Amino acid sequence: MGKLGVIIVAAGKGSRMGTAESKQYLQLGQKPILVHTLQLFQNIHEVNEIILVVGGNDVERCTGYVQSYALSKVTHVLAGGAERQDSVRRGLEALERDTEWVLVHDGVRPFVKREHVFECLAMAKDRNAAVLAVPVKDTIKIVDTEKRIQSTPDRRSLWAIQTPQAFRLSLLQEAHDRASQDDFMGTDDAMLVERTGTTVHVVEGDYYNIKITTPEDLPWAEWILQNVRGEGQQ
Ligand SMILES: Nc1ccn([C@@H]2O[C@H](COP(=O)(O)OP(=O)(O)OP(=O)(O)O)[C@@H](O)[C@H]2O)c(=O)n1
Ligand SMILES: C[C@](O)(CO)[C@H](O)COP(=O)(O)O
Repeated sequence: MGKLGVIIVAAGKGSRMGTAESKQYLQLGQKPILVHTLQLFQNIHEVNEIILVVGGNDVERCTGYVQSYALSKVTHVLAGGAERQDSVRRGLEALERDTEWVLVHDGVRPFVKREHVFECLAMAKDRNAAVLAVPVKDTIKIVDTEKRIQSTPDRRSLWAIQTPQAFRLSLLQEAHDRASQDDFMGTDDAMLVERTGTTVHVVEGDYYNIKITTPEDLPWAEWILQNVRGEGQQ
């Protein structure tokens, strides 16, 4: 079976969180948010290596986490780029050459369920590209710059996309190469693969796999940790 690499992107500034410390380093329970995320993948037997992509000024502290939390699968701690896509690309360049499958995951999504990681990976192994997602609960409107509603897409076809996103490595590399050639910037990796013409499949996850983004996510994250996804609750 081909090797599995994981890229954890954590080089963002967390501007929407508005804290002095970037959100991935805020304490959640006893540990920084990013450490929760790393431990999750460290404890998945099928994972061969983890590439951790962080801010240029955080490489040293994160190398410290790798030591102190015994994150033995983290083979590289790298400086990321200006956009998430640049950070993923740097991670791709660092993966071992014989890696066949890659999972890309946000450092600020510490609550993904193990079972959903396996389901997403299995779908990718079958169809080359898969992402976790949940159906949207609200009615979504397309609104113009004057705040006038333009249209209402059919909710049955709307899904909120999460990570991990799982791909055959050669496919994701090709997608990033093409995006770079075309100067295309996307907000997730699936977008880059979609524009190569390859179908990306959605695997239904759950609503606890939040991306910690704004201040109101913090008490919600503490609650999820205490009640749903703490030690031994996966
Ligand atoms: N240049 C960047 C930007 C984002 N990320 C990572 O991508 C994930 C999802 O991004 P987001 O939640 O938007 O994080 P930030 O970019 O940090 O947040 P904001 O947009 O509020 O500044 C995060 O783990 C973030 O650290 C990254 O590795 N490199
Ligand atoms: C990849 C992602 O988490 C999917 O929901 C999301 O697009 C990243 O968000 P960002 O705010 O664009 O970094």
